[in-house]
Amino acid sequence: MFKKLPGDETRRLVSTTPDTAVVFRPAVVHTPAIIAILIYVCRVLAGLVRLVWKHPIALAVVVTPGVIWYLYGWPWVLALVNAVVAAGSIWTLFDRASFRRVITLRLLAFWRCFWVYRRHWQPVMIVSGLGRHLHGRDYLPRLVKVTCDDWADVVTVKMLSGQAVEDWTDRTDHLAHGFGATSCRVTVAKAGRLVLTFPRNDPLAAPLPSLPVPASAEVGPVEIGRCEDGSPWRLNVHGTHVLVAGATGSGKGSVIWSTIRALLPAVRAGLVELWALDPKLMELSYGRALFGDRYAATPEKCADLLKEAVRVMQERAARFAGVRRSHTPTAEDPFILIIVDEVAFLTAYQPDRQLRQEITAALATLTTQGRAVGVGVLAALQDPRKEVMNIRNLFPDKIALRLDESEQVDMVLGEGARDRGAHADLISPCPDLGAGVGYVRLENNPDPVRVRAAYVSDADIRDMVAEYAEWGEAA
Ligand SMILES: Nc1ncnc2c1ncn2[C@@H]1O[C@H](COP(=O)(O)OP(=O)(O)OP(=O)(O)O)[C@@H](O)[C@H]1O
Repeated sequence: MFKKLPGDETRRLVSTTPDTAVVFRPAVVHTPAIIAILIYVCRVLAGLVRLVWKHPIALAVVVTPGVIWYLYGWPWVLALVNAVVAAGSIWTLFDRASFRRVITLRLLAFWRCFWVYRRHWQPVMIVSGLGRHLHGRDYLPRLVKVTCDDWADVVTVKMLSGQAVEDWTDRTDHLAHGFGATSCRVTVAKAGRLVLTFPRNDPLAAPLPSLPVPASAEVGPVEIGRCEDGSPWRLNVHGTHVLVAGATGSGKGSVIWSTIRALLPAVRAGLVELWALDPKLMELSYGRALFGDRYAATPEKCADLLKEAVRVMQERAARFAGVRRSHTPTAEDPFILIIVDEVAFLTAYQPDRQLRQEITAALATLTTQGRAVGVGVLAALQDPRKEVMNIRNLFPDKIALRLDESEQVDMVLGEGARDRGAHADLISPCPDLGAGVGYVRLENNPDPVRVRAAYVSDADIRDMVAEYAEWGEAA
């Protein structure tokens, strides 16, 4: 009777006498050789059709020389190869970028699809738990296509039916290391399809020197560093509020100073005012001449400056009511950027309870009502816990630099940010490798973007003061 049971049925066997061994021999059905051969031939034919359908150009590149050789002899093949190389060289000479886009990156994608992804697909999927090996068959997510851009491989995947996006975001480490990349980012392309991004090289690996001060007055998004795809990192401070969180030495200063640097021409043009709150008396004091009398270091003066900002904000709100709904910086109503270094000194560590409450209330008022009337807050802090900064959710844009714990990433960037690839807790503590590196999640984009702020050195700040401060170095 046991001989007739198929594989899984053995699990249901119960032996009432434990010392009695149950001997099980699965039924073996012999497939006739002709059927096995037919199945293999069908598979090979289907594979060939798929190959022609999916890679016609690559196939043509391989097959055409063979056919020419066969029909006309090898000198013609040599002539063809020479002609192709000459055409490619001329193309590169005249338009390197389009040659790279149309030829180099496509060949690279073809090669990496074959050599990296297809070759390792089955073991990586099975070991990471994203695929299953059941009853002798592999059930794997489908590798749909691989494309390459200048810095990363972009792999489109069809998930197995019943899989959730979290199944993939939980395994980004397995995927990254399985395919020889340092990280993996998961985004949803459409229902059932994901796009995995594997960086090939890291444009943020080396520190970036300070960027040149813009030639013209800019109040819109200002360039303060570089994104991981090599494009400029533009931070918007007008019309929003920005919170920068990072452990000590993570490079918060470089975000603040790069922003100040990019706004200097607009400050000179009278379109922007920089107000600085520097309770640590360290970061901003170095360039305090840039802030004129809008600089405060003691908690009392910080509270006064914030109250003054609230007053200006309310006065503008009363004037703008019913006339305009958004702010355009002008000499009469410049954009006011309130920069707060280590905001927790004022909202949590301040022993005077009354002062602490006044400051928190002023910051909450500014962050809830300020952006429409041209008052923005750029605040930095080390510890993002709610007890330390209970108004952190009032900042629409957040930047997470190196953080001490993985839980802090979602505290700063919002639920699910770490799962989506914002590994701010894994950023190197070595300043050359990790200072100024972080992740941003902007109001209109749920996917975190890895960025690095340019480093504004003390000498740069001195130069900025000498050139842009109203009172120059004398202040
Ligand atoms: N963008 C950057 N690129 C390279 N190195 C940087 C960058 N920013 C900062 N550093 C280096 O890291 C050190 C610490 O930076 P910084 O003082 O800005 O950190 P922080 O986050 O403000 O720290 P703290 O909270 O203790 O003030 C700097 O002295 C500098 O050497």
